[in-house]
Amino acid sequence: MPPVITVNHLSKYYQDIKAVDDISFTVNKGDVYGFLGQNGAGKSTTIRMLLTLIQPTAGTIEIFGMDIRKHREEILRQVGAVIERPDLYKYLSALENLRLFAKLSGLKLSDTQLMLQLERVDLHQRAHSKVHTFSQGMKQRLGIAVALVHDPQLVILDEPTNGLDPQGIADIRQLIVELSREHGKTVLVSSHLLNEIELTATRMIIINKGKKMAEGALKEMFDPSKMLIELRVANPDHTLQQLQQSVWKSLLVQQEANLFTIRMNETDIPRLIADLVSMGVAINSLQPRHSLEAYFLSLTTSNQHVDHPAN
Ligand SMILES: Nc1ncnc2c1ncn2[C@@H]1O[C@H](COP(=O)(O)OP(=O)(O)OP(=O)(O)O)[C@@H](O)[C@H]1O
Repeated sequence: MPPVITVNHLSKYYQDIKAVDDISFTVNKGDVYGFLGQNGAGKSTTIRMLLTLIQPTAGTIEIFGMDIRKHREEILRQVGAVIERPDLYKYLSALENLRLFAKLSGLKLSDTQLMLQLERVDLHQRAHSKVHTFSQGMKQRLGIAVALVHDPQLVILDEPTNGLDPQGIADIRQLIVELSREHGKTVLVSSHLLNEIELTATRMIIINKGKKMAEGALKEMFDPSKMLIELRVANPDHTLQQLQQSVWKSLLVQQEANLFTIRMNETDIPRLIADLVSMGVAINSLQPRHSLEAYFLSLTTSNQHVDHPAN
């Protein structure tokens, strides 16, 4: 069986801006594939090319093993997407919206079938409420129900949690997992937040300034020896002086006021704490920094282990 998506050497240039610069990746059936990048990385541009909304400058895209230039309509019949905010009729109810979009897609679905679709996004109890009474998270879930109305095999969601509160984010996360595990959908979801993707994605790609930085499963990509630790202290001057005279000196990545960032292996944390205490460092907190920014920082700083002196 061919991969669901195969992208080869894809590029999109806007004059001198390389929005997408020679990226290749594959998404397999059943994957929740995370598409990660900071703002302006090229996520939306790639998604727009996958949906044939814009033309690539170079490269090829195959979906379900077919070239999107040659089999556009056949492919798009099996794709559901939510990009930007979903376009909904706010003075119609959830059920009326879904009924209308089903009709526009040429589908004849009964209200019972439509209610099942609303149940999938946990909106069945609000089926008859007008959309203008919905929270942003509920509108986003209804947008996903609209994208799923024709029961596509591939679901593409561009930053689906943008602007949502923590409960709304958790609901979308759960919905993504259910789509994949219970309904067998393949999902491509973009985000600029690593912690957003790491909880749902089976595989992911990280792009930066249009270029692919890494691709794979989370545990393959995050080397624990390159972990960044954030240390907050009450006595930063003393801490800096002590760290500079210690074996930890070479691992200090940056200091901003009372916040120190140290790149190290997770297994060295107990030793670091013991050393800090013996150096008279007043520790306020110590925690791993797990973010895209930290990942980029860890890629661009060299990898060193602590050679701790024997006790
Ligand atoms: N129509 C356009 N004309 C010119 N430049 C564009 C156009 N669309 C995107 N870009 C540029 O391409 C780059 C990638 O943009 P893109 O929207 O794909 O990023 P993104 O990763 O989706 O980020 P965001 O989350 O901020 O939308 C940016 O530098 C952006 O300014």
